[in-house]
Amino acid sequence: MVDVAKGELRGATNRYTKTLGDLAGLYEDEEAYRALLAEMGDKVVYEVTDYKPSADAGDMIIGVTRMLPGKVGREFFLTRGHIHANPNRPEMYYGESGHGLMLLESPAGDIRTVEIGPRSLCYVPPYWIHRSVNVGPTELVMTFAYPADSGQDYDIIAKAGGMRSRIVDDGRGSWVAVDNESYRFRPAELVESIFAKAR
Ligand SMILES: O=P(O)(O)OC[C@H]1O[C@H](O)[C@H](O)[C@@H](O)[C@@H]1O
Ligand SMILES: [Fe+2]
Repeated sequence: MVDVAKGELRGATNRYTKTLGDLAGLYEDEEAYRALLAEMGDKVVYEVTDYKPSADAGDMIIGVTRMLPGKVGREFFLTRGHIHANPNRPEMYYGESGHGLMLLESPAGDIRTVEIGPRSLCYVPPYWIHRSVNVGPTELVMTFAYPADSGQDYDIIAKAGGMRSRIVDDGRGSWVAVDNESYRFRPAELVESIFAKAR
């Protein structure tokens, strides 16, 4: 059962939590990050509860992500983000409550945003780096499913200096994607090696 109010999967076998302190270096405004961190301490900013039947390619991990609303400076709260370690594995997200978006980036640096709200279904295609962002005033709760042998590779984002876009407050009650000044495009050989990794 998806407990939408609690933002969790009842009967989950795993629980994974992140505090703001776990997300050092991800936000553009270092000063705002330190100030908010002092305020929030070790409060959980996002949480994943899931059920993993096995790690077999033919199995799926199903679960729920719950994210607090908030901003670091002008930048909305985000998840760390990753590409699947088996990069050709896809994922789907289903909006339960709140207003968020999926920030998607191809290895070559193409960007897409998919808005997520109740009853929207977001498809993350194979090879796309993905990160969830809560752009609303309430908790964002999403159900997800992905192949059980996908794995997560976080280095791909770190090595590029972050994702190509940042999702920030537009000052008029909505969000806008702006360029991440620290972003470095991946060299062609690295892009090719990601596609060559598929098995
Ligand atoms: O792995 P992160 O980038 O911290 O994102 C948090 C979570 O996002 C999704 O819900 C994935 O399906 C989870 O496997 C992942 O752990
Ligand atoms: Fe994923």
